[in-house]
Amino acid sequence: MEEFGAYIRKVFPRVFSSSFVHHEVVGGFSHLFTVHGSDPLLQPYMLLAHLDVVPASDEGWEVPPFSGQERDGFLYGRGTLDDKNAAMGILQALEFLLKRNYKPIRSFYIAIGHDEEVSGRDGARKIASKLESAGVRLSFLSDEGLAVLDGVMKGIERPVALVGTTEKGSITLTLTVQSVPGHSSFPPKETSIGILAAAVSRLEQNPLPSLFGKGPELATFEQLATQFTFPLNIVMANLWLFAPIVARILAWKPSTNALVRTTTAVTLFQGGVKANVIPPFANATVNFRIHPAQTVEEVLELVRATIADDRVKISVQEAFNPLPVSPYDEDSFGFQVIRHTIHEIFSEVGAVAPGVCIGNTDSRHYLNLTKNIYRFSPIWLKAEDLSRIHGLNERISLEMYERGVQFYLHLIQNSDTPELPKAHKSLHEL
Ligand SMILES: CCCCCCCC/C=C\CCCCCCCC(=O)NCC(=O)O
Ligand SMILES: [Zn+2]
Ligand SMILES: [Zn+2]
Repeated sequence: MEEFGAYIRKVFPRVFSSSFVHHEVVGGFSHLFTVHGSDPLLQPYMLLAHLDVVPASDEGWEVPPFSGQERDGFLYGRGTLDDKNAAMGILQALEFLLKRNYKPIRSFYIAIGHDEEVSGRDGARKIASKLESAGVRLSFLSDEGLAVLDGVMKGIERPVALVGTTEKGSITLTLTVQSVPGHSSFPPKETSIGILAAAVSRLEQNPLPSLFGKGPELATFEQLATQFTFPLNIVMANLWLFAPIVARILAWKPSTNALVRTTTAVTLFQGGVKANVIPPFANATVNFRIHPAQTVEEVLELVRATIADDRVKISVQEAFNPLPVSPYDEDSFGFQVIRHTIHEIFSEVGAVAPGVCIGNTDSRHYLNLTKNIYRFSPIWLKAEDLSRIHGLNERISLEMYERGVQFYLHLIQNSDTPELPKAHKSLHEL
């Protein structure tokens, strides 16, 4: 992380030497840039990204995950989609603009957190509280999240862009079973490992109920209705009638099932000490992502009822409710400027619609600074790419990285206006 700090100083010299830009390190490794605009009457906005990544071992990768190798027009590596593309893309856009003598009109902040993948406690949270203490209010905030989706949803022919206007809540539980150790030659009927395995299996076999149509995902499908081919366009325009059938179809695939319900993921499992010792303990970590129409308390209640075994102790590691829904009407400057910029840079998309971000982001730490939080990563995802995020062979095409830089470059310029942008500008301006 220290190397990242040295690296951006080296490759973005204008950002670090411009008289408009103030840079500071927060929480040890996070970066906060304040870009001073000429019009103090325009409320500032914020571009958010993070530099940390989830772990990756070489196994299963076509190239080592931290080698940053290029192959067939793709840059491979952990973080290329989540979220180095944004961390570097935003700074590269600003460097380019400063090189062209750009003078910002509206002030903005760039915040690059260093611990988003582990809650943002020392990065985003500290940056947010620093700005809050200084009385800063933001016009809008743009963060990673949803994307341009191409072929992710059957029945939609053109790619569509979803902007996360909210994100699911989360609860992570530790399940523990303890038992008396002993000799494995005369075992009890059930061991702590068997008891816990049965409990997590019950959780997997009994998914939380479908809530499709009871949350903001309804607006996504209503707004995308015209993008669906016949007869799905009729179905999506009449979800008051067809929601139960649509929910069953969406539940078939993990990516769309995530929109239907609170999801259950058993992510860690440990137990036992030796091959011939009855295990004294077993513990598991289960991560639930909470549908916007449900709460932490409701999920806990349902989980307790499903496990239904007092030998399994349940403790909460972390929990937060689904996030508030940001406005996406015609008068919402933040949503509209992002929507306009998406159409400029991703001219192939048939529609830009609000959506529920199924993953969590640093943006939740900024709730006291603005009600206008939008989660959109300027990346193009095909169905087969979804498994690369936090998975194997994460990669971005060089063309798509460049489009990401263009996206931030245009977003910065478009945000300089006090009004909503009107005409589309040409990409050839660059
Ligand atoms: C037509 C509707 C189809 C919707 C399908 C959703 C497709 C999902 C698209 C993008 C992936 C979402 C990733 C969100 C960013 C996650 C950031 C992150 O890793 N945060 C940490 C965490 O959540 O644990
Ligand atoms: Zn991320
Ligand atoms: Zn991530």
